[in-house]
Amino acid sequence: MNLQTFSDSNALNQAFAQQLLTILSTAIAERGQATLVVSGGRTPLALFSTLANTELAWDKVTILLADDRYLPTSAEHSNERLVKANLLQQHAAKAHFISLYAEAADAFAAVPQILPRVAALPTFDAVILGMGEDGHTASLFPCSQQLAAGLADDAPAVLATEPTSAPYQRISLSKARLLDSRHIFLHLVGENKYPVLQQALADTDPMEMPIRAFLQHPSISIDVMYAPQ
Ligand SMILES: O=C1O[C@H](COP(=O)(O)O)[C@@H](O)[C@H](O)[C@H]1O
Repeated sequence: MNLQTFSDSNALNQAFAQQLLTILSTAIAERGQATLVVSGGRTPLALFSTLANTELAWDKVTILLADDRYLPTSAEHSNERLVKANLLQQHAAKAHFISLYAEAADAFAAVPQILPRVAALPTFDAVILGMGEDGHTASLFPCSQQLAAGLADDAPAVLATEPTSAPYQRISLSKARLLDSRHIFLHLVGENKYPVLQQALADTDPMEMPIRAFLQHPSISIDVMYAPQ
């Protein structure tokens, strides 16, 4: 784990956007395309607009979410709606977006339609994880019955989860699919997130705090981008 600390979210977002642009443009130069996985929630909103305003060969970039609430994509709490409104704008409007939504009876029934979209993608270039105050990341929640399946090394790329401590069924990328990335970041803004990070580093059980599976991975180092405000 490599901790990068910034005085505030503006400084963090400028530096983070620069690091992401270097990663994405290197991927485009070397492989002709780049894949970026982003998280939902409140934390990434300012980063999204910084990225959207930045010049890049966005038409060669594929963007998808680490997770989404199982809601129609126009719903207020849809992460897809948030990404479309804040990231897929200006320059970044040319990026190719892969949705984690498919119409079905529920999230579990939707997985067979969504899985091939994500399973078919090559190794990601960058994954930006978020973290809730309960230590969840993506939609791998400590309270959900599907957590062990989502953390399994041989898990399929996508699964449905049903948190008991948060609303909505979810579609989440599995730990295995998220770790299949050249760079992994954890994006944390707010003083409330620091004690959660310390708690996650103080013990090892990912069933208690799923973010530990990433922070304490034996062979993968993740960059934690933290600003207190
Ligand atoms: O439910 C979710 O929450 C986490 C953290 O959100 P934040 O508002 O505290 O930044 C997010 O990473 C995840 O994508 C989202 O579905």
